[in-house]
Order: sequence, then C-alpha cells, then structure tokens
Amino acid sequence: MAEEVLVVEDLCKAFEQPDGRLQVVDGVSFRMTAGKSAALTGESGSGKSTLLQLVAGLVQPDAGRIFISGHHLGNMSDAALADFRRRHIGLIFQQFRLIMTLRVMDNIRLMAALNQSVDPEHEAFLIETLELGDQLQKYPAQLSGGQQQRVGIARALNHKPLLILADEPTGSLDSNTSSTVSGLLIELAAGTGAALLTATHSQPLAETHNSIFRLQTGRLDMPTC
Ligand SMILES: Nc1ncnc2c1ncn2[C@@H]1O[C@H](COP(=O)(O)OP(=O)(O)OP(=O)(O)O)[C@@H](O)[C@H]1O
Repeated sequence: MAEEVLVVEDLCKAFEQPDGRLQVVDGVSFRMTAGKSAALTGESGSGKSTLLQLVAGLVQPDAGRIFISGHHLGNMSDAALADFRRRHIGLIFQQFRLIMTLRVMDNIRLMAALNQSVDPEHEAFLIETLELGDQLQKYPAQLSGGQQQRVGIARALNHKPLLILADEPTGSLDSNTSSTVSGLLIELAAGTGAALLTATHSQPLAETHNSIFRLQTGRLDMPTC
C-alpha cells in the first residue's frame, strides 16, 4: 500500500472580521498518499489558501489535527515546526517568490543548501527536465514568467519534500505556459514520490490531478477521484 503522506482530521479555522466571526474551514478531513496529486478548488474566498497554510503549519487551526508522514504538527514547538517545514514541505506560490538578488542556481539550491541535503544528481535531473540549464547564471528578473515558475518548482522539489503545496502555481502565466508548467509539476511530483496539493481556480488544471477536493462553505466535497 502507498505510504500515507498527509492526514487531515476534522480541521476547523475561523477568523474575526469586522462584521463577525467567519468560519473559513469547518470540519475538513482528507488523506493523500505518496506520488498522488489533488487539486483544491472553490470560489474566491472559499478558504483554499487558508487550508494550504494550515497544512504547511503557517496558520494554527482552532481544532483538528494534521499529520505529515505520521508526524502530528500540533505536537511540535514553533522551532521544530519551522525545521520540519523546511525539510519536508515544498512551497510554490502564484507570484513565484524567488529571491531576486540570487542567481537562478542559488535559488534552486536554496532549500537543499539550508537542509545540507544537496543531491547533485537529483538537482541536475530537475534542471534538465525543467529546461533551466541555460538560465543558471541569470537573475530571476532576466527570465520570463514561465521560466521563473520553473525555477520555483525546481526550488520546491530540490530538497526532496514529502509534500508539495502549490497556491495558484500558474495563476500568473498565460494558458499555454500554464499547461506546460503545471504538467511538469505534476509529472515531477509523481516521479519523486511526493504528494502534491494544488489550490486553483482553474478547472482544466484541477482535472490534471488524481483527485479534486472542492471547498464550499468551509466543507469539502470530493466529487472526483
Ligand atoms: N488572517 C486573516 N484574518 C481575517 N480573515 C482572513 C484571514 N485570512 C483569510 N481570511 C478570510 O478567509 C476567507 C478565505 O480566504 P482564503 O484566502 O483562504 O480564500 P481563497 O479560497 O484562497 O481565495 P482566493 O481564491 O481569492 O485566493 C476570506 O474571506 C478571507 O477574507
């Protein structure tokens, strides 16, 4: 049986807003296994980014539990959680969030270097697959949007995370570039055995994942598997 990477149990999160308390996540449970991808869909404001931030341990839940490879995030100190996130989670953002003062090569190596876990063969494989070999000495601003996001993907996968969390990873790209980049992300995640959870508005992108989880009024529908 495939290894269970992510287990989310009865997760709840509310925010105080000027017009009252907003229950954004209301008893959400789901599981993901190694090498599988799931898209998280839902209308704007339905809580997709909040759910990703909860799973990344960047926001604390009001109730519920999150296990990543059997480790309960709620039992970790802030320092242990930060260390765990750096080692085992890969984050990909809509606006890429590359470090503009570092060359492409140093951006790609950032997480792996922090973890002292650089694997030159794995790194070379990512660079070749993502066609970044000619860009390594450039700065991010010298690349196209699609190239910058491919650097973001290489950075998120280079330290071999168990779980990749992508928030609208192709939202800033045109539709052709978007489907190339998202195809590479899904293929690489599956190939490295990571579980991939992607928040997206795009139904075509969602349909390229193994499963679709739809957030509606804080709850999860799982119509597609
Ligand atoms: N720190 C916060 N404090 C108060 N309200 C918040 C906070 N973070 C998010 N919210 C609210 O929670 C709701 C869900 O936000 P979230 O960003 O998770 O939605 P989303 O589905 O990712 O939206 P989008 O698709 O537009 O990015 C929104 O109403 C938002 O205003």
